Amino acid sequence: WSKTGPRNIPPGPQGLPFFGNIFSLGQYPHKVLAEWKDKYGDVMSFKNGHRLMIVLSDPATVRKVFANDVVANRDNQSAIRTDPGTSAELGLVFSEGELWKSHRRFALSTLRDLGMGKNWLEDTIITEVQELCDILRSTKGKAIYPKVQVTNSIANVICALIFGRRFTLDDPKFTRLTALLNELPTGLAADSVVQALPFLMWFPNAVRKRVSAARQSLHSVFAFLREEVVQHTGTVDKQADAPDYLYAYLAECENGSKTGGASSFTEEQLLPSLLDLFGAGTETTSNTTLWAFVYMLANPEIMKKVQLEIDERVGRDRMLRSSDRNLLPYTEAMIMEVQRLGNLATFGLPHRNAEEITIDGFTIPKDSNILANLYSIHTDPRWFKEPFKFDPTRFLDANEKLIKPDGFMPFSTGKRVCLGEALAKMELFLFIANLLRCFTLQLPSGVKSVSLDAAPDSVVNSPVPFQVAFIPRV
Ligand code: HEM
Repeated sequence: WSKTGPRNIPPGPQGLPFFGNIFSLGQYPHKVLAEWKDKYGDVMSFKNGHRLMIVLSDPATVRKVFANDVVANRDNQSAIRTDPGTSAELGLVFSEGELWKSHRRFALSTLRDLGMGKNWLEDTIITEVQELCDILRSTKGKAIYPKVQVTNSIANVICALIFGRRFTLDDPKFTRLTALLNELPTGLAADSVVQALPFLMWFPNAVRKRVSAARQSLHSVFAFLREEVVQHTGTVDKQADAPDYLYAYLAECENGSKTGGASSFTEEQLLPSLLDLFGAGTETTSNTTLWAFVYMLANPEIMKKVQLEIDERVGRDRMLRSSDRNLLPYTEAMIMEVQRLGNLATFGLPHRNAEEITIDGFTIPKDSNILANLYSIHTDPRWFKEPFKFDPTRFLDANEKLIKPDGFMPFSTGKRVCLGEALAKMELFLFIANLLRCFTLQLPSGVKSVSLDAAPDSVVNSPVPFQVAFIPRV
């Protein structure tokens, strides 16, 4: 329906009966959505199999729509999450209604409690950065693809939050966990295809294979989490003096102090919540850090400016802390520019509207999937001049103060805005700025450039594998 149809739904490309537009989306759906936005406008629609998808490409509209309680539901028909003995409706990311509200409130307040006051969280992150620096130093300037090292360090921050303990970075059990987490985003991309075309699960094919592999991975992740929960609760009684997410959760199950005794705090809901903190908090932050490496390799003069700012305003001889962020606006702006062009969540997570609504005069039927076209917004010349140029100064005003343009929304917005935004920003600063304080990044000898391409078929936009040499500065 290239024009507004009889039901007054937003315009969009003509699709095939039954399949809709699924074959047009390809391996990089966000690029197709950006092209469709140019053709059909800021509020458009398409069909993913039988499902109606609404795509919003104007930041003001996204803010308005996502602020609405009615648009805070999810499409939780996951073929992957229903299999390993849990339900797609549990956890933090795909839950809805009172269950979601009470758990989101609890998670935000617990993360805040853990992060504030005692510097505990910041110290935990800095310990991880130091360990990572030691490992990178041991490469002695030999080029590597640092994916595993970075992911393990960032997953360790989540481990500390949840279980109050870290793993050594070469622990095989832990490395296996992060490898499994690494597979989930491609599994989720296949999951979305199966949700649109459920019959794909009825006979052997490539999509079913990926869904089955993701189910297996999820089984293993749950087994890991279950074991940790049992060990953690069974062997130590340190609830009072070593707070972590798990203890806070168990306390909530008993006394309901943070949520007024919401009865949804059960062990059944615990594991999917922990999975969501790992799932949403690891690959996102680690891939943003990898994008920072890529953009620094592609723009060595910007890397030098960042290093100069750090050297002049703080010095090389101590670890940077969160309180240094105010002193380093160019460094902060560089990280924001990495987030803008790295586009981790190219169209966020779909929201589902619980009732029929109207957007810009169009009728949006109940139970549509509403997407924020984040990649398109971040690369739209209306919001960002010369959008494909890597230029941190777009986030600075004439007085070198940080500005946040309307079009910048890597964590989405509204009722379901990223729950880990504050944690992610702290991690990105402490990891990226400290790594650039400690190392100059170089391409391997003989290599002239680094690819800015993203890996295909994933709900997390990650760089294609690349090689980088870490040359020590301190
Ligand atoms: C650079 C890092 C990150 C980026 C770019 C990012 C981005 C996002 C985006 C776009 C959403 C979807 C929001 C929506 O539905 O409108 C989201 C949701 C979420 N994120 Fe993040 N995220 C990051 C890091 C984290 C971290 C570190 C955590 C956890 C500790 C986390 C936990 C979550 C959770 C639990 C949700 C679901 C919230 C809900 O449905 O209510 N994220 N994130």
